[in-house]
Amino acid sequence: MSNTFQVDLRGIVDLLSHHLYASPRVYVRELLQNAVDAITAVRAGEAGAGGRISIESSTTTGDGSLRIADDGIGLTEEQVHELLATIGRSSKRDELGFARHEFLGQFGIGLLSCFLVADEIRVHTRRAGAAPVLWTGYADGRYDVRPGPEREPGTSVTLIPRRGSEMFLLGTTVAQLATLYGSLLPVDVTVDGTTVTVGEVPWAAGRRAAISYAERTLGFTPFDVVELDVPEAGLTGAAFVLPTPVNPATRGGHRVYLKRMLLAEAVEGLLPEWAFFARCVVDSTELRPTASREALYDDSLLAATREAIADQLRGWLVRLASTDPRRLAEFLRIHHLGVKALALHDDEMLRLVEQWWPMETNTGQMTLAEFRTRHGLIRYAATTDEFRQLAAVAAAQDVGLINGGYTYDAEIIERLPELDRTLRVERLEPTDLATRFDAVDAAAELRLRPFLSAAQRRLDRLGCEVVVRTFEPASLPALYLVSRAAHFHEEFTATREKADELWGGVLDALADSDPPDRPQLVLNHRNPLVRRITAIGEEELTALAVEALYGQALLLGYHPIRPADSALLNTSFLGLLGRAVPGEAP
Ligand SMILES: Nc1ncnc2c1ncn2[C@@H]1O[C@H](COP(=O)(O)OP(=O)(O)OP(=O)(O)O)[C@@H](O)[C@H]1O
Repeated sequence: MSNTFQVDLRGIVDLLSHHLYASPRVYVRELLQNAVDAITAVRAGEAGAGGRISIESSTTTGDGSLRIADDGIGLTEEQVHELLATIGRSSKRDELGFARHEFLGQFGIGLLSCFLVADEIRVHTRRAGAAPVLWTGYADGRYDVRPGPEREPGTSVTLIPRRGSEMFLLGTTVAQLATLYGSLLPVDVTVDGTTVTVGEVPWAAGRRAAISYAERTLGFTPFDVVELDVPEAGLTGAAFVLPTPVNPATRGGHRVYLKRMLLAEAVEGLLPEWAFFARCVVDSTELRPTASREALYDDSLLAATREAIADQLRGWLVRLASTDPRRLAEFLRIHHLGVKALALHDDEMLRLVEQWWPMETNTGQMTLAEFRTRHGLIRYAATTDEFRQLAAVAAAQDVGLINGGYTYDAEIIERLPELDRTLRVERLEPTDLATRFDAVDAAAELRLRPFLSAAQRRLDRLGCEVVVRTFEPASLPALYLVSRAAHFHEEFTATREKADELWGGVLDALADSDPPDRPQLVLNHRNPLVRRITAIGEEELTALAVEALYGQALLLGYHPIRPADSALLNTSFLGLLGRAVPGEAP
């Protein structure tokens, strides 16, 4: 046995009027849309005919009601029964049920949105050659139809306000809403006698007009304007590049018009994620709305449109790079954090960073691409601290080094080989440099032994190993080098010392059983002062001097100063001062 669904009319009216739309304000849009479609239907028959919509708000009618009149196609009595009284029935679909291209509406539910603000809807309509009809619909699902007073062909819809919704029908609100939704419509729309339509789309009137449109409507002066044109979506518009940094994760939507009626002011899905720096205003004849008309339907045409717009923005970036690199640098100064964040997973942005973002290196600012051309590979220090320790020494040895310590930089550098498999990336660690230092010759080594063991005795309690090497620059007496493992061990020990019993136990369980390489104090035998110190002979002065070199190397490399280090800096400084100042205490 086959049955048909039963429908609870009140439930459906309530669902469609109150729960489909995000705000009662959309009733103005739905009414405008029906009027425009009715005019379009006439125009399809006789070119250039009609085309006027006038709205009288409750401020003009004086009895609380709102009236919207059009000189469109109108309805016969039979059509009134069929179209207005059947939920989901629309004259804007073809025999196969597909939305007809020329119309804005398609679902056959828009009129119900008026029940968001009205208890009663009256439609007074006449089709050319037919009798006028008056249809009245009520929020509880009843309606009646009777012959209406004489009138010109066309339709007027009157809303009798629902208690509590009167403000939505007031002149100022209606003018604002009609301007918002309808200002670009290709027909003449007036509210209480004042025209709200502007005729031309703002991006068609040249760059200057587009900029002042962005200032008025979007609230910013764009960094640049990119013209958009996607013929397969019947789309034209402009992308406005934001003049201030934004977080790419906060999705700013786009202002989308469909057949020149505003869909919404914050539509998502029109641009790929990487184009976070642009806000678009577009009009499309082919993209489809969702039934609530607050978003775009996510179909293959939207995907193709997104790609096409992305291409046009990419083209803008490429053009900027070749014709105006200074502007591109300015763009990156504004949006670098967002661009870099995206470069972590977007090749497009990664290439932009590689080619155009200047990084700090030990031979001045340069892009990763320039660095590679000069040095053949990308060599970087992963933190700013490591970079500071290494920069001068590396430069003196002709080793190019990038500071990868700024936000995202090290990760970006590590990802570069994904763009180009032949690219070599190397992380330089302080201890790697030690392998570039030359050992002193055998005779000198022998002579240095007593000094080294005295120095080692002094620095043992600080967990530091003393070595003597020769390296450039000769002006640098000593370097304090910490390997990654040793750095971790140091932090770990400091945490263990501060931890309470429970955490202490956990940390002990994690502790590495093999002690890592110890940090090294590398003394430069090429440095004259160091050579003099190694030859002092007197144990106490040697100790003071070694401690002073240790302290200076810590400060030079921006290493953390532990309490034991500052105590040592203090005693060595005072000890040396004591020896430097002649005479006895008076
Ligand atoms: N001002 C008008 N002039 C002529 N016909 C109208 C007018 N307003 C409504 N209609 C008729 O009533 C039908 C139902 O309108 P309704 O707004 O509910 O749906 P729709 O416009 O077809 O689709 P959508 O739900 O997408 O807006 C329309 O298809 C149209 O035939």
